Amino acid sequence: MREAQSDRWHPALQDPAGGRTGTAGGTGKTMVMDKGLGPSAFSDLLHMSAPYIDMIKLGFGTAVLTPDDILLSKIDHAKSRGILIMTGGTFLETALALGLQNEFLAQLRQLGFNGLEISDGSFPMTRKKRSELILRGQDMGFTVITEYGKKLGGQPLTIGHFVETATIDLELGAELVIMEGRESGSGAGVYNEDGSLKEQDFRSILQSMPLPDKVMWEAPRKEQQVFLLQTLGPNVHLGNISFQDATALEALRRGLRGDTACWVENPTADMEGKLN
Ligand SMILES: O=C(O)[C@H](CS(=O)(=O)O)OP(=O)(O)O
Repeated sequence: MREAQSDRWHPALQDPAGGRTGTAGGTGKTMVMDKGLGPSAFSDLLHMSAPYIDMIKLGFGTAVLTPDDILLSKIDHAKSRGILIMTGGTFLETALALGLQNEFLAQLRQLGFNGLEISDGSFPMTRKKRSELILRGQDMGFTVITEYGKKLGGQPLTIGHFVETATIDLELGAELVIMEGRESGSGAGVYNEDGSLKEQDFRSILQSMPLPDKVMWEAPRKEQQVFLLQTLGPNVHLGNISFQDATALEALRRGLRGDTACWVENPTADMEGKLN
């Protein structure tokens, strides 16, 4: 359950739709992407928005370009607020391509990262390797998050393959499976080049996925966040949220913005409209 920000506010004003701070709510995870924030900006982000952030991804390989003292302080600060912090999946893929898997994982542990993202968006990975990494990551103490989807080339989404991959990942202990959406929110996963949703693919995933609550949708654009919230409810897991939008997204989740304010009177109105 999310922290109440202040007892000056009546609970119904903090969450007028009743889906976030009420007893049934608060499970939807938010993953924010940090592409190289300076220490003050990172500290500001957590000072302001930590209650609304579950995970921080230090995008792609930016961690290695961050001065050690700043990196260590980001990791410590995130963990002190109960936030999972991990590098971008591309960084792991690069390490694998260089034959540096052991060194990479050991370095993440030594630095104190508590999350590990396993993806194959840029380089192919066998099922065997993916499974081995999921188990190895957990053995090393990481919370493992996997990702599905290719980054370049506009490859069509194969629903059956996604469902099979996600199901095995989760059985092996992955906490969540992220649906690729890129930082741009276009030309990957369930998004067309213009950022609009491939609704048929999206519906097929919902119909075929045994554990849809274990999917995190990368949704950097506001229209994508609104669609997913209206369709799947305030507690859908959303990723690749820009650091500027962490609090704004929480307002959307709670029905404190025009796009979702309708939930206050009828929480399921738009859900039904979108899916039928
Ligand atoms: O951070 C990464 O490695 C990338 C970011 S993007 O897709 O290149 O914008 O995402 P990931 O989802 O972690 O593979």
